[in-house]
Amino acid sequence: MAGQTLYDKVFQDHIVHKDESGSYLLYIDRHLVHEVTSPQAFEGLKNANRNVRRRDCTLATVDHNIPTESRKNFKSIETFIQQQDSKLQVQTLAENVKDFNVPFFGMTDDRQGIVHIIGPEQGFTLPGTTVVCGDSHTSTHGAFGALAFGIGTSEVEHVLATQTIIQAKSKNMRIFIDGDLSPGITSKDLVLHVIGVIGTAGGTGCVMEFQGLAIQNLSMEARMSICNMAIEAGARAGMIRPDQTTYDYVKGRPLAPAAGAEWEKAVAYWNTLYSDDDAVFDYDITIKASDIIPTITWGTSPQDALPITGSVPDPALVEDPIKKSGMERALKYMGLVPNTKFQEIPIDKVFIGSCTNARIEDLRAAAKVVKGHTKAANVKRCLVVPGSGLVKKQAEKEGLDKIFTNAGFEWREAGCSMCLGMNPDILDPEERCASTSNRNFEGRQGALSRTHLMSPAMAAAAGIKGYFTDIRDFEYNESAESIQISYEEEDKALQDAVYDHEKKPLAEGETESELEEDEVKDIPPTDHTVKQTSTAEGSAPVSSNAVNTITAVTAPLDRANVDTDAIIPKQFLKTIKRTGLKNGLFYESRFTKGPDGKDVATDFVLNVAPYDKAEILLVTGDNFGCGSSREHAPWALKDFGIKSIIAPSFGDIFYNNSFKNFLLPIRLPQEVILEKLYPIATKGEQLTIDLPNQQIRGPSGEVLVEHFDVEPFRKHCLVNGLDDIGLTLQKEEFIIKYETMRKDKFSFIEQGSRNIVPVRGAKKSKFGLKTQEW
Ligand SMILES: CC(C)[C@H](C(=O)O)[C@@H](O)C(=O)O
Ligand code: SF4
Repeated sequence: MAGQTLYDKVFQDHIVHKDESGSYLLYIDRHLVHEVTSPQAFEGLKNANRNVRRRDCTLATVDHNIPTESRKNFKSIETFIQQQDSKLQVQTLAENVKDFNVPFFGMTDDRQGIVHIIGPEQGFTLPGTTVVCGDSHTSTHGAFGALAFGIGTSEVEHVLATQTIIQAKSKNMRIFIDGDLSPGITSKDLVLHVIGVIGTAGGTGCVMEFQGLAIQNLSMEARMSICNMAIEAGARAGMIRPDQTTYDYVKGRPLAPAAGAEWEKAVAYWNTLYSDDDAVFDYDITIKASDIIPTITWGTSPQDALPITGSVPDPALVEDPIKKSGMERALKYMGLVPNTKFQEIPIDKVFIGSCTNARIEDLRAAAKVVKGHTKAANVKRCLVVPGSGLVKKQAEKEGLDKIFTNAGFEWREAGCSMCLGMNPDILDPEERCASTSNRNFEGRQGALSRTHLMSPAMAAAAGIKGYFTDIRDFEYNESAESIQISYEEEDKALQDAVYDHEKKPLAEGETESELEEDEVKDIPPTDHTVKQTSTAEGSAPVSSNAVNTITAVTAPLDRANVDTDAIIPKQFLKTIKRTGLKNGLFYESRFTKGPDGKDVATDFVLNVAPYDKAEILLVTGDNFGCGSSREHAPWALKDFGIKSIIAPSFGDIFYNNSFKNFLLPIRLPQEVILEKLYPIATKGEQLTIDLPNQQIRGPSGEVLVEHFDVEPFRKHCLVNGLDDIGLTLQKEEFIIKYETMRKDKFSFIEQGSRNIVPVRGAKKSKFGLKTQEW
């Protein structure tokens, strides 16, 4: 038997049950929760009278919606957050964690921060664990050798209720970086380069393992930036084998295994987590480290990445018509002229932040560049947004905040901020931003905003120079004092932080292990039949949603890499319901602003008869639904009336989310789409999708597609309109069996978020902020 990959091993160790159909039930060790993708999940639990199965495996925080201005005068969410819909989402999470007693870092807790920063920071993220979150950048945690991936809201509900997830096995892909990085080249350059080479659909259907000397030599924080962006390469997850660097980072974190026997046991297990020499990878890609130089993006997809020494590409040199028109569209949007040298392009704003690059090392790298300089006159604003309250504290201890503010940069509070601008931090239309975030999609940082992705040092240099700059040519201000870097202090701060928060007192006579037992008892007893709830907002899917045969007008969409930000832009994510998203569907394409500021419909295909009544969407380009995990994308499509989407390929999370919402995604080769289906769609005629027979027929009943693939379990759920939480709870005996084994074999991860307990009554923390009030 061939050896196993790192992914195979971690996957294997989490199997609770395998169905005859080949789908797996995997145990989830760590569940991170944020305010955008959880309201409907908690509502679903409430409607179905279900509980959170493992509060100790769950950790919640607020990050996307919160303003990043100083919280010195913070009194309440009510008065602090001005945007009503943002406020509602943040308040809803605060209420839900209270109702379900879930560990939570709220706005007055100095441990609050971007969900992918706080997990590792607290030692909640551990090697060999399964980590999920209703957020695509959960891939970040794979840097620890965890199997970490983004999920949609229905799956958030599933994990909360069952602590498991239904999964098919992904393929294995290796990205081997040959050699070491040249001086001054960062992990951000590396990952942008990789995405530039393999494309945003390159990793679709795969778990991607990064290997090679360059990876081994990187710090944990740099590794996190790489795995963070594995999702931008389309991968289900990114992974790096754990090693001494990993252990050194994890050891002593508040939620890491305790020093001594448990730590030793953990390390002994973690040392087994690597790809065997004879492991078989389905795809194997080698990239020469010496080819990687400072890299930036020029277009509206992370794959539009090129060396800073280059120029804006010229569509005239591209032959493939779909690629050519995509490039023309991107350049028009970005306001760029082909062949302009990158280093001659001026910028308007700088954003240093996001779950890719807002850790302490990122801020140190940016501060090193900024030190002793002043923001260029043509640059309007430079925002520096630490990834967490603790990163902020640490940076302040090192004086980094002063370096930034002395240079005219703004020093903010922790959050996602301008990475996607769900809070007030956005670009104005047509402003150009040097950004350390991970997505440069149209409208991502504000309507008509223009985002260029790059490393923290490069973004900082652009802020100083006013133009994109090759960091290798940048003149550091050597005369300025060197930056104080104190790793020991950082570790100390992180360790102390947890003790600032009171432990929940045990009831009289209650012991820790009794608490655990209670959690098992919390599971609803035996009524595991599929709940026939109404289709009311927020309720679990019901059998009236069953999909069989769809005969309908089919709207053709000639685009590739349609990201979920384009399907449903961020302003529509602030809802706490699953319904009412119809008008947000393809909003930026379907509407433009009239002179009175009102929406005016464009000639986008779904606005034009007969396609305004289409129930099938036929996409000619690759990679539909890539990017974010927002389940709002299938919700909006369903709300519009779309029941099935046919495309050459789909983003993994979107594909999954669609099934959960009884929206049927069908993968077909591009030539079949173009030759057989497209001519019918463009005539406005009807196609018939026959799910039971897995066939597609034309208007006169002629068979156009003899067979399309759909996994048996998914088909079963669709045809019967089944709620898979109910189905999973029928397997509870297997979950309990797994948990019993886990307690023993993996005792070192049992602590979970147990040390983080809700604080009743506010108390001053040593950082001068109040801890969360309940
Ligand atoms: C809001 C959330 C669903 C989304 C994601 O999944 O990535 C966000 O974090 C993003 O970066 O677009
Ligand atoms: S990508 Fe941006 S918006 Fe998404 S979690 Fe990371 S920082 Fe937040």
